[in-house]
Amino acid sequence: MTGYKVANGNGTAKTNGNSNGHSNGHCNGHKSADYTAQENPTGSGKIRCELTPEELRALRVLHEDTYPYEVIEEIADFITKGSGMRPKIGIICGSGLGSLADIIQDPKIFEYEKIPNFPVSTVEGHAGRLVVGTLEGATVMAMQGRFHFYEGYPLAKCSMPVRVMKLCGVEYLFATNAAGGINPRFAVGDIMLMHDHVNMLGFAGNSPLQGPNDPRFGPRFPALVNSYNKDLINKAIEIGKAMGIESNIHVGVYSCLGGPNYETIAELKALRMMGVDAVGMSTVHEVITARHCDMKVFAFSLITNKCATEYSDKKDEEANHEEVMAVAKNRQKACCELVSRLIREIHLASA
Ligand SMILES: O=P(O)(O)O[C@H]1O[C@H](CO)[C@@H](O)[C@H]1O
Ligand SMILES: Nc1nc2[nH]cnc2c(=O)[nH]1
Repeated sequence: MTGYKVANGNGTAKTNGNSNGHSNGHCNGHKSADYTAQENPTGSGKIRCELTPEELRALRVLHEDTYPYEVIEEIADFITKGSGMRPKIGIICGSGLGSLADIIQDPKIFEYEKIPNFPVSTVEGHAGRLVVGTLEGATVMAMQGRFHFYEGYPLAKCSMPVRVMKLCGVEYLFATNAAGGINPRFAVGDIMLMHDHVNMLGFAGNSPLQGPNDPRFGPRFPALVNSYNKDLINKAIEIGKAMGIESNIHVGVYSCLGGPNYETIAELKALRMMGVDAVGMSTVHEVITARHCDMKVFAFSLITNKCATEYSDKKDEEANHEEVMAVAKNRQKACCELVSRLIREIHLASA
């Protein structure tokens, strides 16, 4: 397998190794049998693992913005029973990239508002539906619409669907986003394969894993080195070459800020000094949640605008969501092809 080149500030490139994302070995997937059970409060000395409906209701009230395992399990059951499928690959469509879900064959569609306990999408370019079906022979589920911190949702709620995916049977998360390019070598319309991130919300003391840890999902203190699967990055680079778009493909570092405002010049300068190549308002908390429950992660940013890192009076250097959406629309064909081909490779390798 070939190593890949990582974008860095001075235009030189560093070649990386080839190992797989590691397994944290803590999450046992669907309905773990060895979850730390509770003492039965009746004092009978027996151990029980199931919550009663009353306890579940009480938990929901107590954690109205968090999701106990049993609630996630209910949502996952609703989707697997409703679709008759246990998808292996989960896709999160970025702003304007909803067409990634439109190419799914024999789709079963679940509007978010009809899924019990699911939030609703409030952002233009995020339709608000879950699409389950097949793509290149693989069973997949795609979120046509993600949840953002700036919509008012806590991070645990933003990334709750990743846990739903896990309990539906998903092993691979494909997270996509629209992002501003800070690396001066990036052009609008380029694709940056994420090989790492800088979690600005984490710097500010916010995490999707805050609060009590349920070991059925993963460990209290998950490691995040090797979060972005190197095999999948290398495969995507090869696919980019086969598609003839290698000069538009980069590997780099994404940073998530809270939004909804775009960044100031001083912030962009600071991010660049920190080694950030592209900036957005999503993905990182989804990746953290996915790695916590031991999913393999592939993520990319479509560069929808160039971020100014110098002061200028030019109005056209200001980011805006219309431009973000327009660029995403223009580049959706290439993004769909990249995703389809990569899914095909995963499917063929596991067949
Ligand atoms: O990250 P996605 O959802 O692709 O969207 C990006 O584009 C929107 C801003 O234009 C923000 O929501 C930002 O996060
Ligand atoms: N934060 C942020 N999010 C984006 N999403 C698309 N473009 C941008 C950008 O320039 N900044």
